[in-house]
Amino acid sequence: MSNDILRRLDGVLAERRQADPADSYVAGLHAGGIDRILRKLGEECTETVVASKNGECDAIVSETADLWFHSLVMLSHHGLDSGSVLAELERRFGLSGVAEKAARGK
Ligand SMILES: N=c1c2ncn([C@@H]3O[C@H](COP(=O)(O)OP(=O)(O)OP(=O)(O)O)[C@@H](O)[C@H]3O)c2ncn1[C@@H]1O[C@H](COP(=O)(O)O)[C@@H](O)[C@H]1O
Repeated sequence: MSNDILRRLDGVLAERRQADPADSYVAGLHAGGIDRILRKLGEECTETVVASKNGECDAIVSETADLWFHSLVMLSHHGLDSGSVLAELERRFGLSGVAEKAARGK
């Protein structure tokens, strides 16, 4: 996924917070509050795990897209967007997970 589609989605998701739930799936999620958003996020996580366990490549891609999408909705609920997460990944880039863990004394 390119950063461009993430940025475009961020913009749409921010707009949809004020939209009518009758016209917008995202607005419907926000209308249900954080509990509804987190329930969907958990479902999509489980569905991604099942797809991976089954080794179904089309389903893995589709479910991972659902998982990423609902993660973006969750970020939007908190007034965040993909930019913060991408910046964190950028900050971590090249930093070995083993070295990072050792630096925390583990
Ligand atoms: N990328 C997505 C996207 N990915 C998945 N989904 C929806 O996420 C839901 C996934 O839930 P499930 O797979 O469990 O399917 P379901 O059984 O129909 O879901 P529920 O009835 O349980 O909610 C489906 O309703 C999908 O349509 C998405 N809905 C919207 N977007 C993007 O968000 C934008 C705004 O959407 P609206 O708010 O609907 O205008 C769209 O233009 C798209 O760019």
